[in-house]
Amino acid sequence: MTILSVNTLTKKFGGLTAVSDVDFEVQPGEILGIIGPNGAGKTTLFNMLAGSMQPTSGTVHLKGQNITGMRADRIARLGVARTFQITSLFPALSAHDNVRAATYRTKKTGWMASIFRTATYRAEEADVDRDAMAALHFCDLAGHADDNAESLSYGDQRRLEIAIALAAKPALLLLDEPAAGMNPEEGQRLVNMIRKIRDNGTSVLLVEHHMRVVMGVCDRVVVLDHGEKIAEGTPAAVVDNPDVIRVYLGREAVSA
Ligand SMILES: Nc1ncnc2c1ncn2[C@@H]1O[C@H](COP(=O)(O)OP(=O)(O)OP(=O)(O)O)[C@@H](O)[C@H]1O
Repeated sequence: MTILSVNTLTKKFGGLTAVSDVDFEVQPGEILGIIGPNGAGKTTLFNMLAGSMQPTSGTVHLKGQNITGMRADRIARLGVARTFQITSLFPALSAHDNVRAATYRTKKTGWMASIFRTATYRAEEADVDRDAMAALHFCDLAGHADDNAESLSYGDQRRLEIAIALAAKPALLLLDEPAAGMNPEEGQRLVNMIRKIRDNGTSVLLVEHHMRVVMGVCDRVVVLDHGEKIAEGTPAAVVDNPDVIRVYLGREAVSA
């Protein structure tokens, strides 16, 4: 079954159409890249998919279910996780506690259960611990579980954000410029990790300026310009597309 189906999705801010009639699909086991120049509408698109922004029109279906306009927490519970361009960690908490804090939000028991420490609550706490540790392992961060987030290297902080997103065991992971600020070695490590995420059963939607990352990891790429989809295809086909070269690759894509 198709994981994500986006149909004629549009977002207007007053007179500005930030995303205009965009269509695409994400299949199970697929890594789809979204590229385009600054202001093309990539973040606005992500915001609509994750529920932090209401579309003006169009629809979004997740595994066949219409999630258009749903609240972000509901969409997260249905299996969409995201990372942000700007780091969103708690700097003074350990890596493990950062993941635990995010994982609690996906659990069902309320404050009464936590005060009386019911059996269900204790079982969920054990689940949270285990899931958080598994996510850290998966992202090669188990050795840093007790280190404060602020003491981690930049690359490790970005991977911790991915660990947080993965702890919710999403069907679809939205990654917003995960390679921003990374050196080539960290970028390569990220590419390997994104492949591993896909191999583990999570489809990935990736907004990224670093073309080496896009070329290295994406099965298909959608190109946006001024809110419109101007191309879609394999990375090799897209980089040869004259429109894509004209609006994007000719000027600002990062080759490192
Ligand atoms: N909340 C908002 N209110 C008004 N205009 C907005 C808002 N958010 C985005 N825009 C505008 O919508 C357009 C698309 O912006 P968006 O941030 O989605 O682009 P982007 O492709 O993510 O750019 P970048 O690569 O710089 O992150 C831009 O012209 C931007 O100024």
